Amino acid sequence: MKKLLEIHRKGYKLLKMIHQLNHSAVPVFMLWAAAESGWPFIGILFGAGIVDALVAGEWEQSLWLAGGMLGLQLAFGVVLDWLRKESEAISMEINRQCNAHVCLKSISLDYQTFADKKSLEEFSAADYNVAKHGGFGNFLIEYSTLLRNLFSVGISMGLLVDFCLHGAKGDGLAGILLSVPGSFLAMFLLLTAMAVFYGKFAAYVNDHSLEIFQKTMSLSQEMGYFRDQLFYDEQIAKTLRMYHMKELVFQEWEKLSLKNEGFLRKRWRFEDLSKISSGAANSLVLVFSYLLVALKAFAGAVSVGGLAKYAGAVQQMNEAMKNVIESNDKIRLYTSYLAYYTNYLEKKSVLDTGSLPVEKRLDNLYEIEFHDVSFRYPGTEEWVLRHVSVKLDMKKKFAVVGQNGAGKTTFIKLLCRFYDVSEGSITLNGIDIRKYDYQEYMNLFAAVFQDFALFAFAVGENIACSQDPDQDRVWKALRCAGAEEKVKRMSKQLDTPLYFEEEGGESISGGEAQKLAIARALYKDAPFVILDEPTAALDPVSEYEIYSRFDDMVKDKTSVYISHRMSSCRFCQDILVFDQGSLVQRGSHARLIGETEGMYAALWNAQAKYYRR
Ligand SMILES: Nc1ncnc2c1ncn2[C@@H]1O[C@H](COP(=O)(O)OP(=O)(O)OP(=O)(O)O)[C@@H](O)[C@H]1O
Repeated sequence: MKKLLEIHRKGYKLLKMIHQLNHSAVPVFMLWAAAESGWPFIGILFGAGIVDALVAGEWEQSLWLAGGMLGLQLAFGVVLDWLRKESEAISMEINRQCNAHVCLKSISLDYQTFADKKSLEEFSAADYNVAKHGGFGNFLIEYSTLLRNLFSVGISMGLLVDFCLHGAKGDGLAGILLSVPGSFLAMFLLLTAMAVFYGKFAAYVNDHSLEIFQKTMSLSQEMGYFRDQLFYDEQIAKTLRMYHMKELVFQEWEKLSLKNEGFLRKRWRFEDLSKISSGAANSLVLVFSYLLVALKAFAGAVSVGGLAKYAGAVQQMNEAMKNVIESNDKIRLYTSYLAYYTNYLEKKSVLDTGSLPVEKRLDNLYEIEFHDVSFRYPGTEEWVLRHVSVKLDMKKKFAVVGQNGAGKTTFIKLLCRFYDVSEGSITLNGIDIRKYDYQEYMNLFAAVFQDFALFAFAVGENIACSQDPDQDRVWKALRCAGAEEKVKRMSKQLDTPLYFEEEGGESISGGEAQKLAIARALYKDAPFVILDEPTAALDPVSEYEIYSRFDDMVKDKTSVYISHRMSSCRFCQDILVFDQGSLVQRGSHARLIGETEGMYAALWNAQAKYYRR
């Protein structure tokens, strides 16, 4: 009982959630349940009346009853059809909203929470549940099934009480069964046996289903990687063909799909088995109940019409009780599925801690300082940055250099607060950045990362990150980034969609994409401009043009460049050199090159030797 209450406490919470999403959902589904439950009893009750009228030779009355039954069935049919369609439309609408909520949540979470492996798993579980298990739609259908069957149990119960009250006399066991108390006892025992059997059976079936669901869910995530990326991604397609990876990829895919097929077969076998055993139990209960009804009919306690009526009631009762128990357990199952969804929606962004507004300064006098900062990525043991202390003076140009894996990008991620530091602190104008409003702090930065993304939207939308771009500012940013000519040549210029060629979109090269990403950073007009490998995909002429315009682009801003092209350091006033997570050198190019034993000189000389004759 406690378990049942717990199921419906959770169910009630979900129903309230559904009601907030769509006010008509619960009433329409409940009405549908009521109408569906009444429908079979029209036939049972009118049928019994018609048979009794025919047996008594009352033709006119039987015709009236038949007409009434047809009329009522027709009216119910129309109402039921409308309610069914309405319920389907509501289910679809609710599931659409749920999908939208999951997607919106995913793009609203801060980066640290989003990038956590657990979050990503929770996202796909929430998404998978809505997609594969009908989400709230199926949950509502199950609740209305429960209600419909409860109504049915109620009506059948009334008819069966009426049946038990029709007592008759007899000998031995028949006499006991024909008596009123005997009938009640026999019915009670039959119904209890039925309830216990279905209760245990439904719990077993649904526990097993949950177990199979959990197994197939993680498998489906792995298969999704093949479907969405390995088979369709353009970048992957090149590597796949170049290294003849067809066999390897296909074998891995076969392994997964065979495993999946194994689970499905197991599920089907299990479902078949459960249908057969439930059907056998159902028939057994029906046979006993019909025997009881037939016994009373032979003894003259019920009429011929009554025989049909009570037999129908027994069948309805049996079916409805089984469904009530199954529905309860299915609701338990659906609430477990939906918990993935609700838990994901309740997820909090861990970085959204501060509320202090960031001072708006037209003179861009913002000063950021790292105080003995150490960092390791959440869930990992290895220190990626160790005891980094550095002050980023205002309006200066910084370069960050170091070997692969030295921690340069991680330093930038901490600066932009994609992650919080593990030890130490970062301050903005003397105040810990964790105290500032997260969005306002982020607004201080415009960064272009190595793995920047452009979207399959219009060029103007990509630059302005809005559906209503300021055209003049967009063109100015494109000009500064050296992409103006390219966009002018596009069929719809700023309105040209990227990538989707069938919608008049255009594909662009890697270097052109990088210029658009730089233009987007310039459009943002933030006080800090950060470019991680800004010219990696650019040809030497474009690279030269961009560097010669940099001064102009970032003249009253603080800028940070990460680059493996050491020559770009000469444009910067201050160079930070990282090695294995530590800041090992700092200063101007002239000073650092003079430290001949230092990492900077080693990096510079290693690259320079390829340019010397
Ligand atoms: N999301 C992450 N989770 C765990 N470890 C990470 C993550 N991202 C980076 N690392 C680790 O942090 C270390 C520093 O990486 P980072 O990207 O900061 O180096 P980098 O100096 O920018 O390298 P590169 O020049 O190759 O871009 C690497 O050893 C890397 O494996």
